[in-house]
Amino acid sequence: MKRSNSEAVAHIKRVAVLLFNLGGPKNPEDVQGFLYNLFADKNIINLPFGLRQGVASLISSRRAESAKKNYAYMGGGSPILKETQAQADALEAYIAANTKGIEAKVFIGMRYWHPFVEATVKEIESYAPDEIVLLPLYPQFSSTTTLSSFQAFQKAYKGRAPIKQICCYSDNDHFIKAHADAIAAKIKTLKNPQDCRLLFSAHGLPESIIARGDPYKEQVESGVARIMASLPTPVEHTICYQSRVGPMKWIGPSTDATIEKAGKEGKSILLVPIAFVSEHIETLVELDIEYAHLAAGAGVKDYVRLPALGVNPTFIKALNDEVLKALGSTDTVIGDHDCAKCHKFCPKRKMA
Ligand SMILES: C=CC1=C(C)c2cc3[nH]c(cc4nc(cc5[nH]c(cc1n2)c(C)c5CCC(=O)O)C(CCC(=O)O)=C4C)c(C)c3C=C
Ligand SMILES: [Fe+2]
Ligand SMILES: [Fe+2]
Repeated sequence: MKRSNSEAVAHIKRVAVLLFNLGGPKNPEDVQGFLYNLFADKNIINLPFGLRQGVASLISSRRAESAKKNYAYMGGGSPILKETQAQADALEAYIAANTKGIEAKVFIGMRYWHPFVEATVKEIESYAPDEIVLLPLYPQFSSTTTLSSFQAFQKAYKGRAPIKQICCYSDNDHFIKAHADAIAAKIKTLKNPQDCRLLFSAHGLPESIIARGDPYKEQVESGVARIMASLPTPVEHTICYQSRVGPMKWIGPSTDATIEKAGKEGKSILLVPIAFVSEHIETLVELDIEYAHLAAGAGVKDYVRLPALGVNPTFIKALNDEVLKALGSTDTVIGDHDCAKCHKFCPKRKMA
């Protein structure tokens, strides 16, 4: 009996994977507008709408000149889009080569600069996917990053495709392995491995944001505990927080104080960016220029920074794991952490 084409060809599911990232200015003229968008986000500054816009105008105009000087070290703009595009390409190629039955296109949606989430949503609507997977390039969930991007998407998307939200993956086995392997390999190359102290540095948050129920710090800490447990040889470590902005009290210890302390104690430092998965101003300028200078002045024997995971193949596998988990799940929010310990911002807990 002759079979029709539709019977012979199994249905290929069209999947849109949307990678969320923060975004960054392309050139010096963009810096103030980018900063305005960041400080006008209610998840960053929790004030009523009109007041928040006023505060965002003030801070962005005051901060723009010093920020431009820092972006000038990177040619005037942020490499974050190029880095994110490389991750999108690597993930799309990995899924195409390893997964049957789906056609996945990987999109990028930035929160505070082009390509904005809102514009990418239009591209996704034209692609007409059977399902959409939201995948933040933030392994640890924070209301200031992941939740903010989820909200921007929900506001813009008017289609009907089922949505899967990956809330966090700081506990993903391949994420842990990518870090542990990179650390173990780098320690072997250090001049003074016996004096090495690992500094896991994450972007900080105001204490008030943690106090209102943000699970970010807990997820940073539990991920680091797993990485430490999977290292082949014991080594000292500290978790610290960088990139403080404004007068409020931020979570600590701060990365700069932790570097100075290591200098006083005669240590070498291997610095691991644990919450950034690409290179940008906070790694290339703050860690590689400002803190390298600080370390030299503080008497740190060697100051070595591991690159962000970027397109590390084991990290791309972690992203792929999360996409497959999302597609295979009936839950709308996917995260492999223990939600019993989570706070009110966890979207997975809200769903339960
Ligand atoms: C884990 C990721 C991040 C968290 C959490 C986060 C919170 C947060 N950030 C600011 C203020 C600024 N962040 C800036 C840059 C920046 N932040 C992240 C990531 C997280 N932020 C990235 C990846 C970048 C780099 C963007 C780029 O240009 O490539 C900046 C701009 C730079 C500067 O002027 O220092 C600001 C400002 C706050 C206030 C906050 C939580 C409340
Ligand atoms: Fe930030
Ligand atoms: Fe949770």
